[in-house]
Amino acid sequence: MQPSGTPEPRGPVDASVVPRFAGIATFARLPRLDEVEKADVAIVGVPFDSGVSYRPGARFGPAHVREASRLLRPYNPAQEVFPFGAQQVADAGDIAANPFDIAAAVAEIEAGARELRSRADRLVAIGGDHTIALPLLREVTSVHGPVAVLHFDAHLDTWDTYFGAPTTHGTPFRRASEEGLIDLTASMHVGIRGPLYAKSDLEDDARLGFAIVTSEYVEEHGVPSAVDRIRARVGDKPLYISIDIDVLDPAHAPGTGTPEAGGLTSRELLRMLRALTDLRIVGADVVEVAPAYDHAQLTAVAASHVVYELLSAMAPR
Ligand SMILES: N=C(N)NCCCC(=O)O
Ligand SMILES: [Zn+2]
Ligand SMILES: [Zn+2]
Repeated sequence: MQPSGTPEPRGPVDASVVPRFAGIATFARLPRLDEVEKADVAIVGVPFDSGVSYRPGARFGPAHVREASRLLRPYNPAQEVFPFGAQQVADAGDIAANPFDIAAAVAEIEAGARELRSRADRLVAIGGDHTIALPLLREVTSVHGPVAVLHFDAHLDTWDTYFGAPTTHGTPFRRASEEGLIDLTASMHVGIRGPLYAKSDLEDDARLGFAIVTSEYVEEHGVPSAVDRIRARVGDKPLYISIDIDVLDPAHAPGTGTPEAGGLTSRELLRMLRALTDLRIVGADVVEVAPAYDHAQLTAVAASHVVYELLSAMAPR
């Protein structure tokens, strides 16, 4: 229910009036942020990929996910909610981040997020490579203090440096932990798998504050058990959700820069997100969609549904 006097949220363009393939793509054909007075949630693109260690191209992720999001519909039966009706969601466009200077880009992303948050209570960012989680966490923790980080990924992303560089897509959560941005008792990776550099990577990771639900655990014990572990770990802490699309198996999400075999299905990931409805989500990102390696919008469709489930979980009821 909207408080009296508050206008009804402005929703997506009606696909029964204007065909969904017509018009310029905002996420889910939602209004732009400058078309609404204030938003409960703003979707923002962060087209930055200068932090990648392997295949580049996630800078084109935001536009690709928006394009694939045209088919989303207003009612989400899985969460029994109208994600664009229960709250005002708007598309804030993209943050301009310097592609030649990672430190400058990270500062621009944090400043951009801060400026947007004066017009929107919460942000859902579409990357971009995983580097962008660091400035987004800096911004969100400047308001909420240390947050529980629920991180869906094939990779730990708590490594130290690459070629001497401290700020890359493989290191955001080590930097965040060192800076005191994450709640060390409530943070968790989900979907981890594949080769590491050393056994000590896991010891470092635990020391930096993360528990782990591996991809194999999900297969062995099922989604409900994984969800129980997530909910027990996160509790009622302010929660930041960071979703690297490579948490999905390459069969479900080929369009990404560092694919690893043996991942989650999109069905498993969506089911997990649907179980997070009543948690205190303060912000989120969906990163690492790289369209050059995508086929038939597989990865972008998956990412658009992931964003849709996040928005549904954030909707008041
Ligand atoms: N954040 C992502 N997607 N990947 C990190 C991979 C780091 C590495 O090259 O070992
Ligand atoms: Zn990853
Ligand atoms: Zn990652």
